[in-house]
Amino acid sequence: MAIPDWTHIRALDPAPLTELFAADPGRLAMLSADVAGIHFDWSKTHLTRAAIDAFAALAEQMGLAAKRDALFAGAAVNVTEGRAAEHSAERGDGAPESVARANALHARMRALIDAIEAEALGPVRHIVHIGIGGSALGPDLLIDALGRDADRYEVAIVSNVDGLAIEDALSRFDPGATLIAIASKTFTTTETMLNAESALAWLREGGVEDPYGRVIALTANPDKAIEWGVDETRILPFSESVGGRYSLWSSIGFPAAAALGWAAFEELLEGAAEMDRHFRLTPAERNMPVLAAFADLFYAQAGGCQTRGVFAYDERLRLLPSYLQQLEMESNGKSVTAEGEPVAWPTAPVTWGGVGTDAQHAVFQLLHQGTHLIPVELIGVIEPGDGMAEDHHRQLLLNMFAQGAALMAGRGHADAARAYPGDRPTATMLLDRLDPRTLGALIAFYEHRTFANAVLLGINPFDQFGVELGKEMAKAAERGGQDFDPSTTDLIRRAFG
Ligand SMILES: O=P(O)(O)OC[C@H]1O[C@](O)(CO)[C@@H](O)[C@@H]1O
Repeated sequence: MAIPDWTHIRALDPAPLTELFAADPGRLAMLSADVAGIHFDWSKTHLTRAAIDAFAALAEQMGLAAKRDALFAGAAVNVTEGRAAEHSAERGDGAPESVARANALHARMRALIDAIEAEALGPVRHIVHIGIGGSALGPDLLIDALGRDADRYEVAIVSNVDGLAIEDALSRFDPGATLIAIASKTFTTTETMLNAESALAWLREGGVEDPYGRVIALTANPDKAIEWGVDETRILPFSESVGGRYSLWSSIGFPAAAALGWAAFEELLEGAAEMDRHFRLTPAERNMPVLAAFADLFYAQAGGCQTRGVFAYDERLRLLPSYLQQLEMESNGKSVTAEGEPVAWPTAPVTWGGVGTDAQHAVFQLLHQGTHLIPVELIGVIEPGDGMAEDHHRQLLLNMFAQGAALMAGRGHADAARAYPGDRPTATMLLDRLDPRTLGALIAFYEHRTFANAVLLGINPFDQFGVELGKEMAKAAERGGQDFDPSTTDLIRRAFG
């Protein structure tokens, strides 16, 4: 059993960032790279040559290269559930039979999108995509980031079981021109199934004669979808080996592919494939997902950092932090090793964040002067998304660059309340432009970084048993068959009598 040996990592004692820059003119080149339209700059982190060497040894010890190859080969890397994690096969990189299957399912998805466009299911102007977690966050991010000028369909993504969510969405749409897409890997998720029932009732009440005829399913469990009432021809399956939070590349990406067009969806997959190749083929010290994982683990294991802040300096990426919260925290928020032994080291830090410059006026005080050391990640786009005459974009990016510089440099002051300690790390990603290809590469970067973190932590990133207990208790409470503690019993009594 592989237990990560943190001895050399914890013994690292890098100099302050400004000194690291002064001592090594090659630092920027060593810790930055351009991959798939994204400039990665990790030079304002405390990674040093010695740190990279120590992590490379840890990567060797934990078998990172072999595990990465196993991931791409379609081996059962999700050991607790005995299955593969084949999101890269959706992008054309994986076991040949898995890639062939993904291609065939994509062709089916494309055909249904064409049929919908040709009004084979009746007129469609609106799409209500119902799903939660990995069945909603990815499509939501894609459409919000890339769909500003898309006018094919109006799309609403509904996830919460709170009736307000679906009520808001449905109130905007005409039932006679709405398609309901039920997105659920398992097709058993309570929130999604309740929202789906409500959407069906809304179609019926809206005078749609064959409401089931306006419903499609995006799922890895077609039998359940058929049982629910979806016609087999309107089911877009995806493989069981594609995890929920890694599923936007599969038919779960339907609303994005429909709204943005198939060409855009293909470009998204191609961008991700470029990052797949980078991750699979590049040596550790130049491999950006791996280097980023090294920095993550340095701060978590040696720096005592319990959180990481992600700030998108672009409105189009405002949903990125919530997308990453699921990807990183559901994957690596574990306290046992892949072999089921308790871990004696911190696993995933809390991912949190927001958008710049808003966040500067809300939470950056703590980043600059608080007692917590928080590694910060800044993401900006060179080509502006806006068409404003005034130079909003220049200000936006200059603010992002200034924050990274200020966090690192700090500033002394005779009055301690006005002093900035500095030496606070930032990692920066600068995208040439925000298009499907670059966004695909960015998301794939985060997936591989999460995987590299997991391998070095010795944990399985592909299960999520931790989400089950609360769901089970809610279901049992619904049936009236759950004995709760006095506090919970009182809360239930207050709410429902
Ligand atoms: O796609 P499904 O099966 O409805 O699951 C939705 C989400 O629920 C979870 O299982 C967590 O509760 C996620 O992993 C998943 O993305």
